[in-house]
Amino acid sequence: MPAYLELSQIGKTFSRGAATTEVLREVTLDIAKGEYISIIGHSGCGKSTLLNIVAGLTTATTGGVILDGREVNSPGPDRAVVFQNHSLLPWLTVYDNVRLAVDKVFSGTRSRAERHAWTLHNLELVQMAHAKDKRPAEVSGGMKQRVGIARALAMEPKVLLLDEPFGALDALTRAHLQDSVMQIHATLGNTILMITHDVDEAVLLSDRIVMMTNGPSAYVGEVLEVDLARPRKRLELVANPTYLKAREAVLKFLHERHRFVEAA
Ligand SMILES: Nc1ncnc2c1ncn2[C@@H]1O[C@H](COP(=O)(O)OP(=O)(O)OP(=O)(O)O)[C@@H](O)[C@H]1O
Repeated sequence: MPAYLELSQIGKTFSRGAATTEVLREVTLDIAKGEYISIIGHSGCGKSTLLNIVAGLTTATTGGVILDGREVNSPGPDRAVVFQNHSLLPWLTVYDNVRLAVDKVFSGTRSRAERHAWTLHNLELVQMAHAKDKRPAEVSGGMKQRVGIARALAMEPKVLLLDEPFGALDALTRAHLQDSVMQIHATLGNTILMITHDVDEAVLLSDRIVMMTNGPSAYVGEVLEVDLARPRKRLELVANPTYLKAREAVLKFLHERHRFVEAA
């Protein structure tokens, strides 16, 4: 399949005074349209840095990112990011948080009525339409993440960038949200790049799992294809040999070949 999102020999070095740290070295990855890719690796290896480079929030020191044939140099609505800690505006309602993004992207091309309907549609996609008039402080953490996802989807991005979107949630809420994202991916065919620390989450959701070596100078150690049919049902996968094999391969990579050693 041709690459839709190309990460090409990305290197990133942070400098402070005379001290420099090379965080990423020659990270190369081709992602096809509609693919669900997870990036997994130990804490501090540079996953967020990589995602921020794709988002255009950080510039690569070497190499670059091409999305749908165009080089990425700055943030843009074609790449929507959902962070671990929701970034909703607390003084706006759930509806207005999404509407703000919709207006920003579509005010020149869609009527007010269309933008209203589109906002509601995206809240419905994440099952949050019922709470549209609440403020972020009045809804749970999982609901806030749903709104963050609705806001990202409503921008109709070419790529959805998820930085540990379920990381701060309890296990049950996390499972519900993972199911919602799988459902949305099945319906809309989004191209998704997600960072996670959770091996089961990576196997359940991804088409491919990108395993990063430990930093400094982290690179793509291995890429694992998850050959499981969709729709995937978590309960049925518990005993599925392909699932278990994929899980074991990621665990082995992380805990044997690239074991995390806490810096002194
Ligand atoms: N702006 C910055 N200036 C200097 N160093 C930075 C900066 N941002 C990140 N780093 C360093 O880059 C390395 C990678 O950080 P990053 O947050 O990308 O890792 P990560 O894999 O996402 O970690 P985690 O899984 O814990 O979130 C860390 O050593 C961090 O200290």
